[in-house]
Amino acid sequence: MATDSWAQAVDEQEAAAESIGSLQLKDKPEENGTVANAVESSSTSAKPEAEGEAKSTSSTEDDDKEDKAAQSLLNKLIRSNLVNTTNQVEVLQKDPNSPLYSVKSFEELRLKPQLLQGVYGMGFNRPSKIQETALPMMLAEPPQNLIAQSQSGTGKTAAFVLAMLSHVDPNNRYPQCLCVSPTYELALQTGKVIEQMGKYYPEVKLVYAIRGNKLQRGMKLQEQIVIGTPGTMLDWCSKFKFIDPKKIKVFVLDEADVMIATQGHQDQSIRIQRMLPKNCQMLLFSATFEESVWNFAQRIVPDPNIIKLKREEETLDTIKQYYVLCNSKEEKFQALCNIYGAITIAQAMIFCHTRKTAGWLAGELSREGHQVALLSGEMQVEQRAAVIERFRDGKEKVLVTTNVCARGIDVEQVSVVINFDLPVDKDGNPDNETYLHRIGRTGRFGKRGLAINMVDSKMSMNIMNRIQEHFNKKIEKLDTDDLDEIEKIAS
Ligand SMILES: Nc1ncnc2c1ncn2[C@@H]1O[C@H](COP(=O)(O)OP(=O)(O)OP(=O)(O)O)[C@@H](O)[C@H]1O
Repeated sequence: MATDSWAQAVDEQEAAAESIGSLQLKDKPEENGTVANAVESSSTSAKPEAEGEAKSTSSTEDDDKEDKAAQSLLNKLIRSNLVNTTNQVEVLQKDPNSPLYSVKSFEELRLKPQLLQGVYGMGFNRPSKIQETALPMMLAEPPQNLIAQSQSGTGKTAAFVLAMLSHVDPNNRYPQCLCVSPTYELALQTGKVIEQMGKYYPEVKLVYAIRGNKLQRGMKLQEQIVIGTPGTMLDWCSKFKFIDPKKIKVFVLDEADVMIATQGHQDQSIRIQRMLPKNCQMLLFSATFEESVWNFAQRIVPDPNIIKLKREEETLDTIKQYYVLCNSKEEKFQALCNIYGAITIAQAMIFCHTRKTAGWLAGELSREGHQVALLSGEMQVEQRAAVIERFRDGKEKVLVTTNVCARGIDVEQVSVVINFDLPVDKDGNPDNETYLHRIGRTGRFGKRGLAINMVDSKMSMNIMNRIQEHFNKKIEKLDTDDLDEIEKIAS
């Protein structure tokens, strides 16, 4: 990026924060003649205030505020394929004596031919780890309830979409499956999967229960699948009666951990669930499983089967860690330049504590002639996804970022990670988990890596020492004025 355009780019990104709360229906999946999307055309220019919308404009101060819905959407937008894990699934059956089925191929599931075609059309050759067990359970007769937890990207969405499409009767022109998602954008992403997988099953129709999609009073929906956010879904079931909840066969609650982070969503979801018939299949999915999610899950899903897939552990074993002593941010920048002068760095990620520092550093690096990408929390999710994709494609060689953006993002080819500021939590204590996540690698990309920590005060030295103690892995001192010494770290 040219130096001149930097200030402009940063300004644009800051300005983007202003509009972050407003949504546009431009992302609405186009009607493709297969699975219809029944968002009214009159709503295309509307900016619905989707409940649980990802970002609040007032959060700009708190740069690193975790925003689960935005993070989850970002992950979906940038994901190019399935996350493979070597861990085994843990299964807890409602009836421990009943046989546990697991499939190694989609054929074994005896899917409708149109759906099998849809699955293969998406490029899936065989079920993912979680799908191997979850699919037979979800497709069993009589229907089984399921609570499933596995990290993002392991194939949960594809699994429940296949279950919904398998269970609907296209001859019945009324809603039979409800799927609730925490935000409008996440609902649209799931809708896209339904469209893709249902490509050869055009009789099945889909409608979005999202604010801004205003239907005529008194109308009854004819689409078999309704996907939306909890508030609108509840209104459509109770207040407006567009949906007859008694006819629902499958109820899916997606991203339960994100859902409970939003005020009101839990209650709304429970109220929807109470309107459904006893024999309705209840399915709940979550990427994480803390106590609060579990409590919620149990209220939504009676007599559940439970499937859990542990996250792949990250490790520092293959990482060489160094620290550099400096006195100011200018010195840190100089140290960085020295490192760049001494070793060839294909691609690096640099983490800063605030977006102000990130913006400043990106500008300085750019002035030095580096191709820099800047990622910071106030950017819209779509903008962030675009930046990450460009970086992944190697269009920029340095990615400067604040914490919030980098969580859950794997950029496999990055060999050097620089902590321009060490990660701390809001109380100023070392944030070990973030440190591990920034520089650690999972077994999947066991490549060797290099991590350099910039230390500029007694406090940051203390943080570094505590991180070192926590992981019980030595962080070596690096003198960045000594070119020979820097060269050695690359060997
Ligand atoms: N059996 C499969 N074979 C190959 N690719 C798959 C398979 N199942 C899913 N995928 C792909 O893997 C990616 C992740 O799948 P999916 O979105 O279903 O995961 P998820 O666990 O729901 O994650 P998230 O909650 O982040 O969406 C998607 O790109 C999807 O198309």
